[in-house]
Amino acid sequence: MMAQYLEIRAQHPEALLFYRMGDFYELFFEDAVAAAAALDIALTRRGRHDGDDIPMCGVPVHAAESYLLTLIRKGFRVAIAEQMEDPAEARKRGAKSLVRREIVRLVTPGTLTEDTLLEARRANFLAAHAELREDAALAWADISTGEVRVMACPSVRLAPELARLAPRELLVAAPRAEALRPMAEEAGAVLTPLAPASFDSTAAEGRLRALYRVGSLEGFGGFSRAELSALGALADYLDLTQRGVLPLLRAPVHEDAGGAMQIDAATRRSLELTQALSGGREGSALAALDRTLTGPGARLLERRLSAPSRDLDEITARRGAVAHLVADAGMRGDLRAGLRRVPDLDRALSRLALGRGGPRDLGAVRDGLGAAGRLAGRLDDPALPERLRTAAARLAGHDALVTLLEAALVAEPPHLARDGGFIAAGHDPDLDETRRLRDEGRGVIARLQGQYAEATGIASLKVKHNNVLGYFIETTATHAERMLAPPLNQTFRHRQTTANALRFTTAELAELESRILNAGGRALEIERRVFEELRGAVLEAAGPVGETTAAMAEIDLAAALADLAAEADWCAPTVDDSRAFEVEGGRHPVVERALLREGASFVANDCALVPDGPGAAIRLVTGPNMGGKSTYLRQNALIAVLAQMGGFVPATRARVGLVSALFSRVGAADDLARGRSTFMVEMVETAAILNRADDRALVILDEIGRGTATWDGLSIAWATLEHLHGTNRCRALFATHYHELTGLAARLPGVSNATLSVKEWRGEVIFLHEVRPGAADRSYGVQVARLAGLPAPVIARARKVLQTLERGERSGGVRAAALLDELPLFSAAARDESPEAPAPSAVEARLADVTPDALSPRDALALVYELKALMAPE
Ligand SMILES: Nc1ncnc2c1ncn2[C@@H]1O[C@H](COP(=O)(O)OP(=O)(O)OP(=O)(O)O)[C@@H](O)[C@H]1O
Repeated sequence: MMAQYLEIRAQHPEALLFYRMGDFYELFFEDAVAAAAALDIALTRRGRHDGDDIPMCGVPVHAAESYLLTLIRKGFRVAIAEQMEDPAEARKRGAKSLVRREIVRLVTPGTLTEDTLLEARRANFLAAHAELREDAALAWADISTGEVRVMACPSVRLAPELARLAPRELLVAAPRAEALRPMAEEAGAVLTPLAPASFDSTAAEGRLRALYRVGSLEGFGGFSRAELSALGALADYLDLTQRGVLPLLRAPVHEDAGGAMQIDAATRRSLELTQALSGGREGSALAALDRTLTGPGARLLERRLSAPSRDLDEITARRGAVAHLVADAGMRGDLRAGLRRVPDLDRALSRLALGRGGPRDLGAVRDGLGAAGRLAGRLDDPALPERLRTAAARLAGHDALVTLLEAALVAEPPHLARDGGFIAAGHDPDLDETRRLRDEGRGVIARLQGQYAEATGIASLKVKHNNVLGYFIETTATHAERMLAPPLNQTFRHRQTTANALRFTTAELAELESRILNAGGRALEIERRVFEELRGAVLEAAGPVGETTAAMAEIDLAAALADLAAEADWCAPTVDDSRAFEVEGGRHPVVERALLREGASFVANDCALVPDGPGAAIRLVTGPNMGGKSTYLRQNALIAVLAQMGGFVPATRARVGLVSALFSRVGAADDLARGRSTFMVEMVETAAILNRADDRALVILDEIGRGTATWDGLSIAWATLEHLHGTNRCRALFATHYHELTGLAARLPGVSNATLSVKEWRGEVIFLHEVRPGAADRSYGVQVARLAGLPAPVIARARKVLQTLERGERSGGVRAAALLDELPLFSAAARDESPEAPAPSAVEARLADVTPDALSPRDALALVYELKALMAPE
């Protein structure tokens, strides 16, 4: 067995091997050690190899999925070797013969199909990047839904595309693996190096023809060599991991790199588009937006939010559908009611195609298509906007399949076909009869006995059973003559005579007997056959079923966006070809939601970036810390994203001139893993913006230059602003605490100042969160620090330092040395531990030491002089 194990093990050295032994998958050697640690299961030993004990661990087959999930999440790949024959079969070859085993599947992060292993609301992409001499391409597929896409993608575009798609696994040619590994990891993908042959573009054509079972690829439109190479690598890897059982993939769709708003990884992160900075979905714009009711709808939302469109017609069509459903609350409610609990058809279909599906997946197809038919009925309205009309047309047309599945399946089919019991009574007469035999074997025999008694006229005739004869018919010896003579002896064949009875059999009884004996097994067999027939019928319709799912996702998304827009009072933006960006009453959906939960309300703000001719339009935002600058910047970026995604926006009015690329840089975190300091990260990201933003870009810069010395920071911010204005000529929001920059508004025509207003009241700052024209002259940092609970002595001291610095600045510069001389380091007060207690003044401190009863009149007078001296200004 070990020899067989090692031979199979050698086929995939990079994966753990699950080696099937009866009801367990066993792991040996290093696999066992690694898996036992990762799964927290017992590590034992079994037998010896080369004189050493063999480490071993195992997982039960019925619970294998949850163990697989843990291993895949931890970055392992798993090869599954199954027993390919019955152990009895193997024994026929000799007592010591081994059961034949083969790897049936390689489970990797990018090739999952089981619901337990997948996230329902996220796509699970497998991507491949091909680099040829002169061009490069990226292809990606979700085998759990059949989606396949491809685009030209030079290496410099790879990082942002990976950030957009967040694939689970990235295939690259082995020689490029190490160079691309950091990029893959940054995007959260497992990197899988393949032999360069997998990327061979000539071989790719053959692989794709096999994958799509077509004679020529012409029907898919033309592909560049790099695109073919990337698609071919996907096909090759699928063939390898799925062991020749090819998934049901839709025709590859060409994605136009210029079709979507470009958003790089840093921008995605800082806007928390699909993931919050904390890492999860919670707190992201996606989570705040997502009201979809189905898995495909949720995945479509993520895709659209990750890649807002640049195509005006497309944007208008999508928004038309949303607007219709905002206006027609009745239809929206009905559609959403119809979509609730609609199963994930895409994934069910994919499992069925890969031979991993069960009766529940057939049930999902039945229920999903049934729901689609009902939705089509609700959408039967000539006044629908184009997008909804097209979707509605794709919902219907599955009546025959639905009727077939409805008749064939029980109401709640089980997960696995293995135990049967999922085909409804009345669908297959053969099955009904077999089940009847299985369940009522005795009853069928009794009925037959009645028939024979009548036919022979022998009321005492019995059908009996023993182990030697099996079932037989018995009459008393008195009827021997009649039974053994024609015509009865033609039906009843004599088997045995005992002292006072005769025993017979009939062809019918013999058949009945074997049917009863095998009924259980046969019922299962028929169910499996019917399962295969139904599966075949479903797969036959896979194309139109896929279109129906896509249409339902479109409707789900439109209704979900409409629901949010209606409830949160969002407006339909105007998106046009201009370079304007104008928002009235804009809000930040995530911050607003968070405030709402605390019972606070959000202050809506306007934003107008309207370039004069080909120039720039930049708004320089100053204001106090905690005033709402970052919120304001990001809400406007999100409004641009939402508008071009084709939805409504959180504002009372909005006009967005098409944004080609969105750049956002907000407070970076250290990237120690890559050896970059906070400041370095900030500068790398700023460089990317200054080098790439064109006149259709929207740029958000928050507190650039703050990670270094004041003058360096100010100088960098200054030069950056000038560059954006003069060279990039883009629309930008630029938040800063360097109030010196506000002077630029007077000098640069495209720059205007805005500030977040505050009120000061009895030494307290009150944030109004209102954006107004003008510049701030203070940041109120010290006040905010006090709110944050910095110890009172520190605050008091900071106030003093600030005053001195400001005084020095007004009188022509301040020298740190002078400051150090001028201001004695506070001592007693600094040791005060209580953060709330105000520092006692010198007079108070002195008085605290005084015991009045112990003072002579003369001491008292001296004390008055002393206190007076303490009060004198320093
Ligand atoms: N428009 C608004 N209406 C109500 N509350 C707001 C608004 N904008 C911001 N806030 C509140 O103020 C907090 C601080 O906002 P934000 O982080 O945008 O300030 P900031 O000016 O960027 O601060 P800093 O300069 O310290 O980075 C938010 O967490 C939110 O609770």
